[in-house]
Amino acid sequence: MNSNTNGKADKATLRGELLEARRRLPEDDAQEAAAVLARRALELDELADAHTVAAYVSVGREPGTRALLDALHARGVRVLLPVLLPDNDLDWGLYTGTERLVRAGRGLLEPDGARLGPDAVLGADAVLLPGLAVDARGMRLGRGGGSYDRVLARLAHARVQPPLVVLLYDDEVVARVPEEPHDHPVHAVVTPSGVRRFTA
Ligand SMILES: Nc1nc2c(c(=O)[nH]1)N(C=O)[C@@H](CNc1ccc(C(=O)N[C@@H](CCC(=O)O)C(=O)O)cc1)CN2
Ligand SMILES: Nc1ncnc2c1ncn2[C@@H]1O[C@H](COP(=O)(O)OP(=O)(O)OP(=O)(O)O)[C@@H](O)[C@H]1O
Repeated sequence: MNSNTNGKADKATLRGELLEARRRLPEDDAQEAAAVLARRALELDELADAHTVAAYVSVGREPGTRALLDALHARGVRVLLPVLLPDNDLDWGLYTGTERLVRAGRGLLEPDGARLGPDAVLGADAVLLPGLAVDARGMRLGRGGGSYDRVLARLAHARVQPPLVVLLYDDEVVARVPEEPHDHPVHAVVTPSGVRRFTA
């Protein structure tokens, strides 16, 4: 079976390798990367005029978003955070400060306030998505829950096209990720060494 017909199994293998590499990353390196990522993300043209940004709270060794969330919130941006639903779809709540985040399942941190409904993401002027890798075409590998696949399908269905931006470590930008028919490309990736944009 070639890589085009076995996307699902190939994704699982690559995910395992990428998560293992993140687990090996020293805390200091992760903190340094998070500071640089926040600075680079805040300089993005895609975020410059955004009133509403959909983001997420990084956990474990994910490229850190906490400083970025605080900076966006301080700028007056309306920051939406995902709330994982039992079927792996995402609801949304507002980020109003780190003290209003509560522990949820799977090691996640979620906002404690009102739920805005899964369609709230349609109001985002930019979407920051978690990922484990992107490739040279902007195809993204996620954790495999399909949560963000559904978000991207929802955006496409509503014909809204906010910039889609992934934050990664440098070596997570790879030549090619396995793909399946439901996958949608993202527009840009931010890593500690720079920003890369993809053209369809
Ligand atoms: N920070 C963050 N929030 C997010 C996501 C994400 O990838 N990162 N999601 C993206 O879709 C959604 C949640 N989906 C998730 C799917 C799987 C696991 C997971 O496998 N967790 C591990 C433990 C965490 C770890 O240490 O890596 C587990 O349950 O074993 C977590 C979240 C919404 N919020
Ligand atoms: N629009 C959709 N609605 C419901 N399920 C979907 C949708 N798109 C994909 N899925 C399902 O989600 C599962 C995970 O897909 P995939 O492995 O591509 O996740 P991912 O993109 O790596 O992760 P994520 O989207 O959580 O970041 C697959 O079983 C897929 O069939």
